[in-house]
Amino acid sequence: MLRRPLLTAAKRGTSLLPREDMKKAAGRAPSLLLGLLRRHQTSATVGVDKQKTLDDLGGPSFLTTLNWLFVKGYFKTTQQLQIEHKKIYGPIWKSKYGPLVVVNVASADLIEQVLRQEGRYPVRSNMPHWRSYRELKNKSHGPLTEMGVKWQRIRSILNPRMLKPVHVSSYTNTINDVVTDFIERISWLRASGDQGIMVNDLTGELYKFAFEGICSVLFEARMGCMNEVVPEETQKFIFSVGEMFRLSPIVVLFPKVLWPYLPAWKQFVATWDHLFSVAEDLVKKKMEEIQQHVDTDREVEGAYLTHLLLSDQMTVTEILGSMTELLLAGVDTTSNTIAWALYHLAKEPEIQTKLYREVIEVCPGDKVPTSSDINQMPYLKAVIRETLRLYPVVPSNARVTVDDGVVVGGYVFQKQTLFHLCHYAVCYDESIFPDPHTFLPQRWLRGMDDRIKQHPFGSVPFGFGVRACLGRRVAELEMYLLLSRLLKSYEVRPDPAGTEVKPITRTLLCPAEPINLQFLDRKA
Ligand code: HEM
Repeated sequence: MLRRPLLTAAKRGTSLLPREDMKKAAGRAPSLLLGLLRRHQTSATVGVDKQKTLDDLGGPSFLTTLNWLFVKGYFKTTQQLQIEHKKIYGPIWKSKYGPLVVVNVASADLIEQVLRQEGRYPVRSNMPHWRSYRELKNKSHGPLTEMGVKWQRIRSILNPRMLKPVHVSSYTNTINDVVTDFIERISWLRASGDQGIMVNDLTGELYKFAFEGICSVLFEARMGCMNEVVPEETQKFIFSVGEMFRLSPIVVLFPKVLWPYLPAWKQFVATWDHLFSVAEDLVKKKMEEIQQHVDTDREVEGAYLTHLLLSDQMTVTEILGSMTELLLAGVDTTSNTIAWALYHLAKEPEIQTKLYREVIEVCPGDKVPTSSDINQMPYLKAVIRETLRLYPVVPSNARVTVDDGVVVGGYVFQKQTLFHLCHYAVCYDESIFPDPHTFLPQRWLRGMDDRIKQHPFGSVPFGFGVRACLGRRVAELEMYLLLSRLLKSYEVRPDPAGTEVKPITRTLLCPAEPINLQFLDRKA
């Protein structure tokens, strides 16, 4: 069992006892009156004259859905299925998956209606399989899987050091160190391969970068992923994350009573065991480090994990639950986005040159960008923003209604309705993003031209509201620092074999094949 370091209260300036009363903290559910008022307001804005309900909504039957997924072959490209179904059924339709009914919404207005109705404790989905693992193994839920008041308490503890600009910018040096090593690793990869300036499987390399980057922020530890030989434990972690995402949609297709008999469930449990054990080792290491400092009367310094361990707001088991989920959420998302951005920059030399010029103007010579330098690089931000529109790494998101009488698209829904927000389809809606298939960073630059004002819910890559992405600011900092510095060192060119890489959905939007690119030295 993990035990918190035995610090003296005087050293920490806080109580040694876990603060049980924290569990009782946070607010109450919205009052009935407020609920009624909100319902009334939503209805009024969409003008419901006759109460249409879920039963009146059209959409494919379970058999038709199976046909689309497994006969027509959309199982791996469910993002494209959003677009196809929108053409047939319009912007709102229902899909059946056995006993499960899902309401799909595929327009910016409807996504806005779903997201604006949510109360203080939004529910993304019940995640029964993820939650069951934690219950089976006595683990704590983290921000991804927790719900209600308990979820809000976790977020209130984790938010400040993840989202407040002053804390996020304090991670700049830590991330820059990882970026320096990644740039060197690119040079080593080129030299050690037999293809000159080619770097194969950049997606895999960026995955290691993102893992190293987020570990260095969260656990204040380096994992050795930028070394020539990546440690076996790290390789195993990477494999386990992939397996967990692969097994997740399979397990959830079966009723819960059958899970103990499914080989897929057993593998699913084993992969989670591994993910938790990696996080546990890191937490243990940090606690030992803190204890050593305390024993030798040295000051305890540190950032994220140290702060959580010292602040006494969470038990060690709770910290472990949250850190595991942060680690899980913070790797594929960031790495895939950077991979797509580089893929496009390689194909579009004019955009790359424009970005390079902006970077060297703000950071000439060997100057390493700081977070305030990044604020002077609007084009860099626009390139990442456009990448997230064209490749929303979370191509769809879910919300379960917590109140009865929620009105969306003129239909009245009961509580526990599962909404599927089809972000991918909306990102390609040409009434919102003209010329939607073209990579146009200038869409995101203010005052460029008098194009139509963009809908605020046209592209919401990090989600919206109190349940939006917890790692957004750190992810952005990682992507900005890496992209700007990488382009200072190298000119990126496409794979001469001309391979076109398409996206597929494996829970997240991923490149279907490895992304291979050429890296030319700028200095040369
Ligand atoms: C390009 C990078 C990333 C993208 C596009 C992204 C996107 C998202 C989205 C769309 C959600 C769901 C929001 C909602 O339901 O409204 C989410 C949730 C979350 N993200 Fe990220 N994310 C990224 C990076 C990260 C990183 C680096 C971390 C960790 C440090 C992280 C941690 C989380 C967590 C913990 C949640 C769950 C929040 C909750 O339910 O309270 N994400 N992210």
